Amino acid sequence: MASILIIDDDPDLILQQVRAVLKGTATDILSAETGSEGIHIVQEQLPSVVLLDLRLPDGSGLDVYQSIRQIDARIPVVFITTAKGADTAIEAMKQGAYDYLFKPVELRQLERVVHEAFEVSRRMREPTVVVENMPEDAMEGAIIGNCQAMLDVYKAIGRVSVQDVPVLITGESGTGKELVARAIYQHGNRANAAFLALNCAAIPEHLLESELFGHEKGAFTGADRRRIGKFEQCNGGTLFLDEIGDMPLPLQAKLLRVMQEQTFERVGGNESIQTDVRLIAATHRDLKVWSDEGKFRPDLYYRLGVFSLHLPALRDRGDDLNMLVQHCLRKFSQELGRSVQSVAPDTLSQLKAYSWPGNIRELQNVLKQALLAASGDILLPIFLPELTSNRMESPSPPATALNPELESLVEELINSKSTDVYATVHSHIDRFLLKRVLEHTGGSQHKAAKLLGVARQTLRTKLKELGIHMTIHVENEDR
Ligand SMILES: Nc1ncnc2c1ncn2[C@@H]1O[C@H](COP(=O)(O)OP(=O)(O)OP(=O)(O)O)[C@@H](O)[C@H]1O
Repeated sequence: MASILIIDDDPDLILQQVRAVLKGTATDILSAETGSEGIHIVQEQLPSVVLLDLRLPDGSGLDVYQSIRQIDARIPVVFITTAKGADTAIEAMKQGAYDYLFKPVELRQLERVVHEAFEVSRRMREPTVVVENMPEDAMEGAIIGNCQAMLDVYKAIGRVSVQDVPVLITGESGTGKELVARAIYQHGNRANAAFLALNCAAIPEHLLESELFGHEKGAFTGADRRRIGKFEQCNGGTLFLDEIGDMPLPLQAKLLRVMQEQTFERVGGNESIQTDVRLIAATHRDLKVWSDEGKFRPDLYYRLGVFSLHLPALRDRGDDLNMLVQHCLRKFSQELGRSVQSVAPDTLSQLKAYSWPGNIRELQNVLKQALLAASGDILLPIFLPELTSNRMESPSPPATALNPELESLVEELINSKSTDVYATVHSHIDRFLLKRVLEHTGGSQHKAAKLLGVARQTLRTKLKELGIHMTIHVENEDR
């Protein structure tokens, strides 16, 4: 079971907040009031995430952090500190800590950081397992499939994981690129160090630079303290850059330099920082075409593509579809408390006839919807949602992802008997919408507010509420 450890000499308030944030999830909440007690619990129970107060009665949180790293460098550690302790928390991030929060901890910030940290922890720990024949149980992290193209993928994973070279994973959206990136990480020489992921398409250019390389205090208006980027934080580990094809050209140049020289400067800084990060990149785009069209640097393409691995579309995987359907049904039946045991032949024929533009992610969504509609223990065709070809025409992954995602979120909340469905769903939509609009306006809050038809102050408040942490940079761009 996932677990979180809070190390704080006065844990009552933060414990209460963490309980609120994790309500309805199956998570063990542990606490320790001293550093040594905390280290002991880490040793015994290896929690998924640690929240660590910087000031502890028996020493500094930074020392405790170092001990945690020695036990397991993969545990995401979030520091909790006063504004005065910010410099130390930033120092800890240079050494690989996951994030920091200021006291008094704001609930929404805590929610965002804790959920992200659990996701980071899951990616590193949940083992990816290649499954060529149908397993008995619904395994998490299973890579299902035994068509020839997938057998070639498994061979490639085996060959490349221990070589410590960059890897480029290509394939349509939802074909399992992240799953394969995790498999490469877990079977590689850096499996005991961090694995961090960043989606280059989800973040506007100026924010992306800071996310990757960090920035110095005063680098721009609003940059009131130094920020440590992923390349520095992930030193010694593996960085997964998803949707690399969407990285803006100026940043591609900076990325190429890190790959060639393993050095970079934080935004607004002169200090040359050395880093040793293994890069795994993924894209659903054809980078060869993009580099011919001048949208992607050919030199970066060649550098990244030294070892590339292509994931076939689901429609090209033949009978793997049957196995995937069985696997998903078992998994979701358990999760959703359904008793569907088998699939009617007509249902399978309909699933086979469909072209699956959203690949395995789409298959998962369709089967979840079908299970929710199902009664009895056979999945009949009438339970399937409409499988129409216009699903194929959806242009960008985030837009197609929203509807099924939203539907399953609502279903999950209803099933978990949540008491704040309205607020949760609305903040989910707001987060998607604001990020998307800001991306469109290049980070300008002024233009975004205009487009959204809301006052700028309303937008600022909303961004703050949602803990969209790029706010500071966004404001800067907006002047
Ligand atoms: N071969 C497989 N067997 C079982 N599950 C799979 C397989 N491939 C992908 N999945 C599941 O499908 C979902 C989508 O996979 P993943 O996020 O890795 O795709 P992706 O190619 O990175 O998508 P995107 O390009 O949209 O980011 C995940 O839940 C993943 O676990």
